[in-house]
Amino acid sequence: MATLGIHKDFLLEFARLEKTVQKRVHEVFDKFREHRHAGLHLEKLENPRDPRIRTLRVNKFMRGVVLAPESGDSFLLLKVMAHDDAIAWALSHRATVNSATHGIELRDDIALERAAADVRYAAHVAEARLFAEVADKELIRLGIDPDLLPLVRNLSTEAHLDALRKILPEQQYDVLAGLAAGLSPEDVWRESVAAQAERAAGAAQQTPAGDELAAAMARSQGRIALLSGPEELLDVLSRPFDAWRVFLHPSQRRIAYHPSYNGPARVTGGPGTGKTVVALHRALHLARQLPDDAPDESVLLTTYTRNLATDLRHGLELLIPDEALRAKIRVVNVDALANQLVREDRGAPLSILTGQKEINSRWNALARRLGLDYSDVFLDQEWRQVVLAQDLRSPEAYLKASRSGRGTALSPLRRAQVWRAVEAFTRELRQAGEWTFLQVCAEATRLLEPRTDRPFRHVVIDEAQDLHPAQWRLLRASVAPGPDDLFIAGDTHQRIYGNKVSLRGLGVNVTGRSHRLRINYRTTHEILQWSTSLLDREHPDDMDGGTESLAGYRSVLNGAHPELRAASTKAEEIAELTKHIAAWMADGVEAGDIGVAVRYMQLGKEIAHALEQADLPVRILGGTHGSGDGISIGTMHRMKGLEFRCVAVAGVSDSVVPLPSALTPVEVDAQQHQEDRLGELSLLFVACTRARETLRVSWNGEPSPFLAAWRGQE
Ligand SMILES: Nc1ncnc2c1ncn2[C@@H]1O[C@H](COP(=O)(O)OP(=O)(O)OP(=O)(O)O)[C@@H](O)[C@H]1O
Repeated sequence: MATLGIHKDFLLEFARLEKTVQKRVHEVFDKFREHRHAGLHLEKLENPRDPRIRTLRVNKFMRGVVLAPESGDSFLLLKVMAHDDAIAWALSHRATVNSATHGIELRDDIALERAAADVRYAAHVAEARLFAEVADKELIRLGIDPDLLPLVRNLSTEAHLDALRKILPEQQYDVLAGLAAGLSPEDVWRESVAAQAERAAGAAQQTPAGDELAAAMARSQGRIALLSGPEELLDVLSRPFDAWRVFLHPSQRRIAYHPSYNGPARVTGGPGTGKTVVALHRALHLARQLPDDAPDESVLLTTYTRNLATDLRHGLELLIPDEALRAKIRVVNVDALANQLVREDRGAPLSILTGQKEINSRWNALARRLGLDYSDVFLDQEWRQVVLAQDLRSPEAYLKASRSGRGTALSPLRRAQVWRAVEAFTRELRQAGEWTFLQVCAEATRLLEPRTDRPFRHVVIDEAQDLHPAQWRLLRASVAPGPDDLFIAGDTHQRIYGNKVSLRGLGVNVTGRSHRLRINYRTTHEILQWSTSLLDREHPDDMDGGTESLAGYRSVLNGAHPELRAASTKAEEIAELTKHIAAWMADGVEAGDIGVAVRYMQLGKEIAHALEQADLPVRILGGTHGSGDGISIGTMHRMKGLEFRCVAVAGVSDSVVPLPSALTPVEVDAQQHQEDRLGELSLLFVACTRARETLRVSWNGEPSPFLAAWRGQE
């Protein structure tokens, strides 16, 4: 059969078409399905830059653009656009082959010629040159076309490069953006070129001799998906918004489909860089590699909360239509896994204590009874972050334990007192037949450790930054150490549950197998830049002895700047927000595409009430209130893992964000106070980076101190 490729742009444009036009596109491209390419009526253009580019009629208003050489049997679906735009596009573009990756690139020659003149003019007044430090030889090695060198050499700022994003060949733009962000040519080679260049040789061997287009398409993974047959075309077109299923960026693909890692491997990256997407593809890769006799659920795909696990399950259903293959992967959050293991061992359900208020009040009562002058918050943190985190089981072990990360020193005498409190607390729980989830995790680990068999062959972890050491220990014990044992995706900038770990200390060594993603697919450049500026001065740990950074982190999309709105009272803020959301909807945004994030749910309920009064549909995330496709209102915590076209973050006022009750008082533990503050900042960052196109941040009275960085730039 002919080689059929589909360009990412084609799918994205198709996704935006009205349903009736989509249907018509289906009919036109059904010809491929019926192997009747001859009936496609590809029309030639007069004086095109590339004679292989043709157009075809979809309906009176729309045309498709296809790359189809005279000889060979390959077709590449490039665009589907309004009639005149399609003709103009087809006339000005040319398909070329990148000299480093050997994949196809599309060049807008006319726009590039114009841009070269503009940049030359701008260069007269600017002294600096963006790529002064990079030799021509390096640029060419990285795949920059020699005829583009004068243009590249004249660029003086990142903003100029940004302006060329849509007209430079995409692969070459990726390379230049990496260099402009400060990456070395070697880093750029490794991240953006190497995997494709290596694959080029392999792919060339699999394509029919003489069909150059087919060969180049095969080398263009991430931008062009080769369809194995007509069914795949139908499948891809049936879910056009889920481009991530077929168009992994080369930097994502090289991580997800690396044949085998010789031990734990990790992917990091800012929000929206596709870590979850990579984790899903890795789970698929691992499932495919299983031997035939591997039982179902040999691969574990896990995360921190139940809601996130539900999202992963949904993602897997989209990625792996084959039920038998999907059955090889078990998706469950860590606590639920622990609960199941312990429950099965005991033969009875466990009674689990989850409310933090209840836990604190028990610590409080206990401290009073024992006559100890420690606060409930202090005792609970000491238990979770020292005793459970290090799995300390005796007073001697606790006496010797490191308490790094805790801000108050404890003399041996005071440690003995605290241990007494911990013992009494856990004894009371035991007597009442109650557990906390962390205890369940520790118990599940204890059950697994002596076993020679392990429940899973591979474990893939998403949102890893939020896991507690007790949960890590359970995951470590769930799979035998060895190749492809653990695959870890996470971003410590988004740590919102205050759990810090050292992977190495937990026996998880990712040295040499750690990768960072830098391109954001979710959020516009403008929203990203603003949100990232909130974290400007923060360099969280990387869970492996170093610090994490957002260097080189960028978006491929552009849009409006975030809107920041002050109100004098809460009522005024809610009233303005309601009007604003109504305006979004009047502009055609669907209710299901709008999210409202708040720090505490009472405010969310008040907003829900106001929206309903204005006849706008709402749904409370995590609750039963409201209809399935209403405007989603939820806490900032609940927003993790979600994304919306439009996001409003409301109530970002000084007494609310950070939330005083979420901060350990300075006098209890100054260091913990700082950590909690950073957690609150990360929470705001997470909420803001859920927006795909539009972000609105509002407050009443004084704004949150976290907005100070932005206010300084006003
Ligand atoms: N290669 C790709 N092509 C198209 N869309 C992509 C690609 N990779 C990721 N996306 C989309 O970008 C968005 C963010 O992806 P994902 O949720 O995997 O990122 P993340 O790094 O896990 O984000 P976060 O850390 O904020 O949870 C999703 O809508 C996803 O479908």
